[in-house]
Amino acid sequence: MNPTPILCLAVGDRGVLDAAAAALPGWTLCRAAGLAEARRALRVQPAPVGLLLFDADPRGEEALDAFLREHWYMLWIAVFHPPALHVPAWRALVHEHCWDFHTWPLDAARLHHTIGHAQGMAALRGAPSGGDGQCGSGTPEAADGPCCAPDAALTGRSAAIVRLRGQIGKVAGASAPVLIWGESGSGKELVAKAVHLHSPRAAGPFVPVNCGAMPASLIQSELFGYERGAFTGAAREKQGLIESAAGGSLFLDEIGDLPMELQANLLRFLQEKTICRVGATRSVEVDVRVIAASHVQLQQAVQRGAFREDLYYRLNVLALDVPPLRDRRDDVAALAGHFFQLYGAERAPRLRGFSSRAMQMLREHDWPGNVRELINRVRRAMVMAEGRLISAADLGLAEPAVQSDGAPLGDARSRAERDAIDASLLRAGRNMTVAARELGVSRMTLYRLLAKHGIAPPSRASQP
Ligand SMILES: Nc1ncnc2c1ncn2[C@@H]1O[C@H](COP(=O)(O)OP(=O)(O)OP(=O)(O)O)[C@@H](O)[C@H]1O
Repeated sequence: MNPTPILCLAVGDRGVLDAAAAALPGWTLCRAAGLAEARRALRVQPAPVGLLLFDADPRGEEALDAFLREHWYMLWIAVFHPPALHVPAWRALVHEHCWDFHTWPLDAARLHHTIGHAQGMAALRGAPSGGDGQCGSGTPEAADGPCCAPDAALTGRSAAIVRLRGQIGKVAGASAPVLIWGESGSGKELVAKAVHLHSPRAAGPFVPVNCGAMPASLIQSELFGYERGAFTGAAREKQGLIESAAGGSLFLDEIGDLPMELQANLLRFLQEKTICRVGATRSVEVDVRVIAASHVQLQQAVQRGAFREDLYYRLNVLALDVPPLRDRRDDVAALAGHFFQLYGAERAPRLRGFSSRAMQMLREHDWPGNVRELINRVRRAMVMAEGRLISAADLGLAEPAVQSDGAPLGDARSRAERDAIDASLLRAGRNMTVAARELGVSRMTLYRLLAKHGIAPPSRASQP
């Protein structure tokens, strides 16, 4: 018995399932009478290859088209009654989504051969053959199959990620604060979520707070809440973010940006497990685990006097380092495949994966913007690509053409400036604050430079 399951989906009357089973002894068949059953079956047991078994009068091509778009990573073999192949809608659907087709009555030997061939192809391109919850076994040319792991699953099998997963498992069980360090876009928030989801608090809330993005004047009342009448405009009492994380975890991102006076309040909370709302006379007990993250080494901030040493030691009980992407290049192919699948709905319809050259460039790139930069490049390429495979140029990673046009130095400078701005905005996910910081200019200057080069400023929606 071949253990890799084949999904058999009856399109119309379910009687076709028995006919297929009779023709395919020796294969593990997973039967689904209709799309809802097929979706359920694939969630439990992914399959690399599927049979679309059409009855004599198939209907519902739009729903089937949507289903096949969702499950584009599978290789589909259609089995038709010949007249259906004269219906333009079905012809188009088979042409768009199917790897091969057969007609009723089944030629068992031929179908057996086709399925074997399809499974071989699926194995080559790394489509899922079982629910091990891992992504990233694909070959360079193809995208990986779907990730069946929970929300905060870290894609990757490099030694660095395997080590990190082990550390997450250990710190999750403890109750002490966690301090996560890593470059911008490397996955600190994802790691924080993973700690929460593996902890006994998983059923409680996970409340993220970006200390760097919140105006200093608001942080106190946002974190600790306030009583009615505490200040002008406080018409009603308001629970703070710490209280709203009760029973769960509070994720303090960019903790290094927390103003000094609030560092003292946070320290008190960590020591006493109580908070006092702004304007309140009594403090209340709150059961929250703090997970903090920073892209700057806090120890240096302590030495500069910008971060309280006592708070640093309180937070730095369980430390996790998220390695930059350039130090785990083995993960790049798996991550690219994962995002290709995750954002599958945005892709051009005929797109099937990455060219070998594109994969090579992905592996060689230095990733200053880390995983976030990879996501941005893959998403952009998925929209812009015109062929069946994403090219290095679609990813914005083709080698720059040698400048032999004898352009004056001023033009060359201007072109270089524009390229640097474009690249930085791309890495920063069009976040002006992050891009300006990376380029070493103020936000105002960056806006001026955008105008100078005729680059459209990012929409407000993409700003924090
Ligand atoms: N190993 C991974 N597997 C899958 N997705 C990942 C992985 N690492 C990061 N990501 C994704 O990359 C994006 C950036 O990650 P995240 O926001 O966790 O980074 P960060 O270090 O917190 O960034 P910042 O410092 O800018 O706050 C997110 O969409 C996240 O889901």
